[in-house]
Amino acid sequence: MAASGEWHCEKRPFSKNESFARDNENVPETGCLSIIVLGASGDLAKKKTFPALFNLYRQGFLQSNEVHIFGYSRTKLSDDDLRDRIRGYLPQGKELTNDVSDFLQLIKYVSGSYDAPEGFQELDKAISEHEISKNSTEGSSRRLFYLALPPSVYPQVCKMIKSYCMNKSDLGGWTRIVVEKPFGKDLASAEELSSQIGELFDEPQIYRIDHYLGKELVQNLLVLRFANRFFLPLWNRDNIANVQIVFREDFGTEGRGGYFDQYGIIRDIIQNHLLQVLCLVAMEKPVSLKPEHIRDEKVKVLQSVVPIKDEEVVLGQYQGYKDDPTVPNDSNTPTFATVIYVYTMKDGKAGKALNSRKAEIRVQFKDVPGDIFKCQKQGRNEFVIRLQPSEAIYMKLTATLPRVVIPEAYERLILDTIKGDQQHFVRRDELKAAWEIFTPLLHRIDQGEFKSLPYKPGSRGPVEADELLERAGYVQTHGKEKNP
Ligand SMILES: NC(=O)C1=CN([C@@H]2O[C@H](COP(=O)(O)OP(=O)(O)OC[C@H]3O[C@@H](n4cnc5c(N)ncnc54)[C@H](OP(=O)(O)O)[C@@H]3O)[C@@H](O)[C@H]2O)C=CC1
Ligand SMILES: O=C1O[C@H](COP(=O)(O)O)[C@@H](O)[C@H](O)[C@H]1O
Repeated sequence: MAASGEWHCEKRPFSKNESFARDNENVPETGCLSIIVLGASGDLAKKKTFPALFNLYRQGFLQSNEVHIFGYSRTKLSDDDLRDRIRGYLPQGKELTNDVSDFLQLIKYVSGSYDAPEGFQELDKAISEHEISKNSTEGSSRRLFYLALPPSVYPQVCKMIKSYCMNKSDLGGWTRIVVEKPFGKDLASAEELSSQIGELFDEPQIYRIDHYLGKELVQNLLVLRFANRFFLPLWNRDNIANVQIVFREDFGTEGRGGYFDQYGIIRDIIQNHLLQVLCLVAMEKPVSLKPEHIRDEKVKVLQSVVPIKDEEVVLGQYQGYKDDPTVPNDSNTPTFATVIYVYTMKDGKAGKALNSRKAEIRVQFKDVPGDIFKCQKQGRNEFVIRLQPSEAIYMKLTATLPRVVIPEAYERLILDTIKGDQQHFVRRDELKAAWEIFTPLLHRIDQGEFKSLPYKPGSRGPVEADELLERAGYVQTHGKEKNP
């Protein structure tokens, strides 16, 4: 159907405060907002964090009369040095020149170590000065610490923040910590990291970022599944033979071999990004869109995944990976993996469609029970086969209307942190359940007991992976590509 027909998506209004997709509980707060990027001299900060902040600034989500941005790291830099480093990664264009320079003026740099008080005391002083200058009329102290740092320093940095840089309680507001993946290397190390951070901050203050949860279509998955009647009776084991969640990149580790070799493709992509997608594909309908209700359902999915057997895994390593001087010659680290998860999917509910014929075949579905998206009056789902004019097959779906400018995943997620919405962040028990799935396999790979098969760069990966999928019941529908 998708191959031969035309798909229309009826666009629904998407209000500025995003009330369609959320419970609208997070009332936007005003007052002074300080965003502190720790590890400001690094790769993630310049490529992702500062550009995301710039785009939020341009779209009016960060007001210059409220926000100030601080970079912090050990490298000695002046404010202007940091601004010059960032400038090249911001969008270019004559029409943006003023915005770029206004944005850069919001940034101040503080240099200091990650484990000694002095730097953090200086940072606190700089933030407080900003809060005093911006709070002459209305007080608030909102502090967002973005840890664009290697996870090895998270515990000490969190200690320093807790000791020296918390928001000023007399002004109100909050302190939130955003942490980047990888959250540990296995179950034990992830739990240890969670405990160390958890001793200092409460779970509602911790935002474990997984940028796949910020992607437009990933965010749309729950709306598509639960706001469209025709998916409800179909989305179950009786109707779905299998689900493939595929990640492919057409480039190698390119200069990141040193990092990558310590982790491998399962820790880098599958245990986090793809498991999060699996959760959204497989979870039951949450009671509401409250972050905790959604995350409760995701945890149930992870806990239902049956332990992975050897015969359900194919690992690969592309030829040429070990040419990177930072990769050991005997590395067995997988750069490719196919893993079959067996998920004990529960039976779904049955539903019936209504047929209504005019000059076309139009199948209209009943309203979705439990209108958690508050969109009933937008109309029902329809499946339409138009006989004339202009033959077409199309579906009317309810979906969030993609904004004209689709924000980058990092923009959405930083904005969610400011709003205090944890829906699209990984909760501690979710993280634990995700590591439980992969830790036994990862330990065997680390100990060299599970070998990565060589495959040619530019190919589909090891042929054994296709064979595994066929054995698991996947039927090729578009003619099998030849594996070179
Ligand atoms: N880069 C990317 O595209 C992505 C990164 N991430 C994650 O984001 C985090 C930051 O990544 P990235 O910016 O690439 O990392 P970097 O290696 O660039 O490190 C960031 C900064 O941290 C400081 N630093 C580096 N190594 C150490 C160390 N051993 N001890 C103390 N400080 C150190 C350095 O600053 P200074 O010396 O000035 O203090 C450096 O500029 C990591 O957790 C990474 O896994 C996640 C997804 C994508
Ligand atoms: O987290 C990571 O993601 C990127 C891929 O992200 P995408 O948004 O470009 O799909 C991946 O290249 C990197 O290895 C990994 O650390």
